[in-house]
Amino acid sequence: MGSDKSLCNGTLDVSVTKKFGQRVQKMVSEETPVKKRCSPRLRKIPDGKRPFYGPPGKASKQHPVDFISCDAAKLESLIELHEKDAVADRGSARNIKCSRTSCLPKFSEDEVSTLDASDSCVTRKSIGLKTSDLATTEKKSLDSYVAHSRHDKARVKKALRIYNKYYLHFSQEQGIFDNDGKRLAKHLYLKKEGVCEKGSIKRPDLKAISKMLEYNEVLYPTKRIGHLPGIDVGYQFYSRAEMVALGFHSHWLNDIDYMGESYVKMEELKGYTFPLAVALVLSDSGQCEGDDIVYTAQGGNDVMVNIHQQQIPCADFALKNSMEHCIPVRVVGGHTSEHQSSRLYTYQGLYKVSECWPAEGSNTVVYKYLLKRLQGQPYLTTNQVQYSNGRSTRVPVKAPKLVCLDITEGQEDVCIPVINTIDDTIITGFTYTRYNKVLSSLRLPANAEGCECKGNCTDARTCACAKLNGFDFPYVRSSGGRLIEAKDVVFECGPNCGCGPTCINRISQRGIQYQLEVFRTSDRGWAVKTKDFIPCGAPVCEYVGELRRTNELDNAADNDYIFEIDCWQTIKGIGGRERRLGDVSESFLSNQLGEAEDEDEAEAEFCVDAGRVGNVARFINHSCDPNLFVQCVLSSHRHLKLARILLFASDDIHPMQELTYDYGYALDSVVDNNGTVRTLPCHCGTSECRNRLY
Ligand SMILES: C[S@@+](CC[C@H](N)C(=O)[O-])C[C@H]1O[C@@H](n2cnc3c(N)ncnc32)[C@H](O)[C@@H]1O
Repeated sequence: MGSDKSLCNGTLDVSVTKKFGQRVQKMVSEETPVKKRCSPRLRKIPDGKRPFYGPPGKASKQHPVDFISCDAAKLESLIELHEKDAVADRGSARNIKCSRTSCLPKFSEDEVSTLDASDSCVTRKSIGLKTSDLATTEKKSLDSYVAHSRHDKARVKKALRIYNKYYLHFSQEQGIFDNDGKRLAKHLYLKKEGVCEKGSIKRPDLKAISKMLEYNEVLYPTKRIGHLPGIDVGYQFYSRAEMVALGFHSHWLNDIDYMGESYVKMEELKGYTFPLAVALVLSDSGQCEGDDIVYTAQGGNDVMVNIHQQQIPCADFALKNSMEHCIPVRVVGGHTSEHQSSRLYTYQGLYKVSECWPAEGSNTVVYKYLLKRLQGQPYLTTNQVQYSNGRSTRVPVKAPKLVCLDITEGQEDVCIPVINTIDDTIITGFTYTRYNKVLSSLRLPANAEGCECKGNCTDARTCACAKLNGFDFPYVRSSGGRLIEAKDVVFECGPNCGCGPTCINRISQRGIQYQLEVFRTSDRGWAVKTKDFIPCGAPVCEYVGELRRTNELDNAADNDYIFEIDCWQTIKGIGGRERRLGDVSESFLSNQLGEAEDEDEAEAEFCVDAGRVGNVARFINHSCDPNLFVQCVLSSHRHLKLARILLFASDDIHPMQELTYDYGYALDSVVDNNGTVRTLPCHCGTSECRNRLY
């Protein structure tokens, strides 16, 4: 049962006292001033000389915020920026015109003007298309390609985080069952009424995108021609819904995305014939032949237009118009990843529609299109991987050397090899452990009482552990279990609970589930990457080592592997990490524990020291733009200061990407034994880099 094993050894006879409860009660109920936090590295330094451990002006009190209202507020500025961009972009689209009408073999201008103005498919007679040629069109499109800024990429990431959060919330809503296995409507009993609307249960991905549309959170809500800022050629989407969430392709089912009726009125698009195709998803990338694609229009349920007595799907006609106007179309190829069973979608770049002809042997009018890739775009590799941390430039200087086949020595369910392509260094002076080692000098609290559920915990109304999480299960079953959102602390089921090991509320106790690899870097020592796709919210690993009192550490200043258990400090707003949203600990603390007691007693601090003994987490480096986040978890006892430290994926993590988390140092917070401030340059290589770890 995960690290509960280590927590259950002979030293676990300290009970969760009322005193502790009182102490914790006080922590959250009082408006406490920001306190100076004492890092183990600072203990020998006289009080006055110690730098403040934590960001300046760190808020001492934040309230849990409803996930929707919070994100809507955050997004306001984002959308505003986006709107400015949209205007600028539409301005440049005005120039994307050409006079190449001869490439439209099947429809004359007269025929085009006889189109039905049905539904979303209105045609305007082509006028004044004489300015630029195809070369100019290509140049304009490619100019926008190089314009991706770090700000654009951050906005893409943010929008996807919002999508993922909605997705996980709606997955949770969908997955709630009563004891008889009957699905329950969450809104009937959960306090988050208003978040989960009533009505029939739909797919969580579709609910997530409709929520984003409703709250104006789609990154590019106005359709655009050409590349979209922040989405490079080679970008990988993990679902069609993600494309909709970004506004990259605004239909989750149809192949072709086009500008319809509403765009006719746009002054900037004057002179174009509508509908105009802007993006195309190829369900099977087998349709590609080198840089050319032969695409057969699908028709399907699309709106039909009447051209010369023939019913043509509107989307199909949109492609023809794009061909006529030489409008570049974004093409996304769907394929099955070798790393996961579900489908992946890779942005292949901008294409021009260069020819079309009727498909032979078909009774209905079905057209084929030849799409040619515009020159000057990056080439895709076979297994396109986004190196969002900009690490692709770090070329190995030596042939890969397998330092060790499995650093876990069989202790984990997966092998973790160690590879060195940089130098001859090997890993020494370290013993692998799957569970925390508790020193004999440390007495851990007794195991908490636990819930009385049987088999799997399913009903959040009756499960005692769910009650601690605010009458909710923090995880959803999707993709093997994912945390819905970061919390101050997650309360899991433990040794005294009636449920079994497959219970949804024991996700962090299942050990490492993904294929990881330790590898050597040229500037940050060892590092860890994933060979699997890791979905946002999935548990990656626990930070494991020797559980110690921080004031008993020797040579803390020279030990790079100390992880202070700062759950309590974070809740109190004393330096440390960012305060979490969706905080459930207040209900836990006020309902479960008694009155506050002397705070001084609560000052004892603990850490996980992975210097000599630890697991793979000790090799994970810091990044200022990380893909993992730290989550405190209580599974056996309920002592905040001895919470387990788990690392979860904060985004969808692509295979072969390095895993990183934010170490959370405040600048100038680390000093040597003489009190001199120590600095360490950061080599995370991200666009967000703050240049120093500490
Ligand atoms: C917990 S260890 C991480 C694993 C370590 N790289 C190793 O070789 O074992 C932390 C140490 O790694 C190095 N490190 C981690 N992230 C870094 C970064 N972004 N820039 C520079 N050094 C980093 C620093 O020396 C830091 O003290």
